[in-house]
Amino acid sequence: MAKAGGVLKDVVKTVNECLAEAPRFGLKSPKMALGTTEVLEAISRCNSLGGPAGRFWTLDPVDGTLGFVRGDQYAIALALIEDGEVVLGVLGCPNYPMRKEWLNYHHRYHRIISKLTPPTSESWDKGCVIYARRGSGEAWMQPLLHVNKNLVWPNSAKPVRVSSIDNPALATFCEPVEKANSSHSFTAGLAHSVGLRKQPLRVYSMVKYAAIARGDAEIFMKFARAGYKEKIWDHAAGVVIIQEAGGVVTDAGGRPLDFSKGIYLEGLDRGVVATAGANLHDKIIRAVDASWDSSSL
Ligand SMILES: Nc1ncnc2c1ncn2[C@@H]1O[C@H](COP(=O)(O)O)[C@@H](OP(=O)(O)O)[C@H]1O
Ligand SMILES: [Mg+2]
Repeated sequence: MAKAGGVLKDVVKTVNECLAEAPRFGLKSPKMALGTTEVLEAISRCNSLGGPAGRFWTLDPVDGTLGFVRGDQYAIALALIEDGEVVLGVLGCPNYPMRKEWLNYHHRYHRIISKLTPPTSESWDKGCVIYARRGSGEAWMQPLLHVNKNLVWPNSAKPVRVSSIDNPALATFCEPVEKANSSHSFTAGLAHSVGLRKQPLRVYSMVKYAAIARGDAEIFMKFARAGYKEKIWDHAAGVVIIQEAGGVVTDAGGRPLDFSKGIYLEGLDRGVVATAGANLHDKIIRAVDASWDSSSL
């Protein structure tokens, strides 16, 4: 209980700090700081069930829970949905540094190394945040902010783009670490038939979407077991970020993910396929069709 009280105090403090910053972004902040009850009331008003009309936020506060508890990759995913379309996506990736190399190793490994050789660069071991607005044709990345540092956009932000690799032999695909969440054997078969030669990059959470948007990998595939229903908050932010960074995201039937049907991605055809470009995407979709009937999914 004492711990929960501490968290609540921190939440109220953070909410008020953010509200105080509002005028810098052309918004009004309240005359007085909000009290605990007001913050709790505001949180309990967050009860949208989604759907085709209106405007709501969808938040996954800790996506990739297993990655989080294992000290590995996880993400904080926030998206704004308007009339069933994702219009804004933000992915906070606290264990995914600005530079690519570190994605390939277990995060704890970097923790150990950083103790042996203290980081010299500002961005070492800090994580990043990636965001995009629908229709802007741009996705941005910056280091996670440190305490007492104000965001002065775009000072520390840089645009990100998907990879230009469209040759399967040179492409890397990522997928969930947990084979309970996506069939590793089915994707291995797809990889073989498409001519992907590299080992899959297995990463927890929506950091996989961030990796595609940043150009650190070319393909993300997820094929959950039959009957599992994907939730909108596990995909919304990642989808808009990849699309604005120049990539393609659809279900395995080549159709866009439908965020207008409530909290689930209703009607999702078999799985999710995100790629850096159309060529890789076509190849994967065709390979799924060719091998689906003989799969046990
Ligand atoms: N049986 C299942 N099949 C597919 N996805 C699942 C699943 N059980 C949970 N998930 C989803 O997979 C997400 C983790 O993705 P990944 O495996 O890529 O790290 C989980 O997010 P949370 O960790 O936020 O619950 C959860 O939403
Ligand atoms: Mg999640």
